[in-house]
Amino acid sequence: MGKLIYLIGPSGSGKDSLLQAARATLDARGCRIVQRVITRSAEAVGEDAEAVTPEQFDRREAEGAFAMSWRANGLAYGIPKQIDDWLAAGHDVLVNGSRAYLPQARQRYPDMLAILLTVDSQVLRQRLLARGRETVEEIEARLARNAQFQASANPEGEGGSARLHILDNSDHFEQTVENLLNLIGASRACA
Ligand SMILES: Nc1ncnc2c1ncn2[C@@H]1O[C@H](COP(=O)(O)OP(=O)(O)O)[C@@H](O)[C@H]1O
Ligand SMILES: O=P(O)(O)OC[C@H]1O[C@H](OP(=O)(O)OP(=O)(O)O)[C@H](O)[C@@H]1O
Repeated sequence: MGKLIYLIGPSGSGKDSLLQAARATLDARGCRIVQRVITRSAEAVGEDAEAVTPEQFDRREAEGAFAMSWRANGLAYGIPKQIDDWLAAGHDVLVNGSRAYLPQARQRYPDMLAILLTVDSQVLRQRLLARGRETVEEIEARLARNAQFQASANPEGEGGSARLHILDNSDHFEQTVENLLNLIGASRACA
């Protein structure tokens, strides 16, 4: 069995950029990155996800097409079932996950490597504004969601944080890419 690597962090922390930057190296190591299914308009800048309507999403979910799925930020996100075939074939699989869904993900994939990408909150605001994908109201809602996560207890309970690897992306992007690859290498995933 391969290992699931579950990358989480606030919207705008750089998850998608990191996955894109690390993709070729990871691919060469046999580690797969799955394309998400999202009810976001196909024209939206950024992540290369499959865009579907809410009705299409619900139908696929009901048909069991997703290994994991959640709703946040007014959107629905699905991780295709294909990842289970990849894991069974021995590939490690990196997914762009959700903090709120972490307990369910951990339950389904107990051996997974969970990585939390963090960014200084002022920097996060600037990056979301610069990305320009959401309205100012939507950006404020994402920042409020992040503040809530920071204020609340660790979702995995006492001692849970020991199993969550922190990766900071407040500064140089290339350094974060290197740190991510080192973290994954150290866990012997994608070796
Ligand atoms: N280390 C960094 N320095 C400067 N800009 C960054 C850095 N990391 C990511 N960005 C930029 O921040 C924005 C948000 O990144 P993105 O990958 O879309 O985040 P997420 O997928 O977590 O929502 C993008 O415009 C991206 O180019
Ligand atoms: O529970 P949370 O950790 O807040 O995560 C909720 C969702 O938001 C993030 O998506 P993304 O970064 O693509 O957000 P965006 O849709 O605002 O870009 C993350 O990948 C989850 O799909």
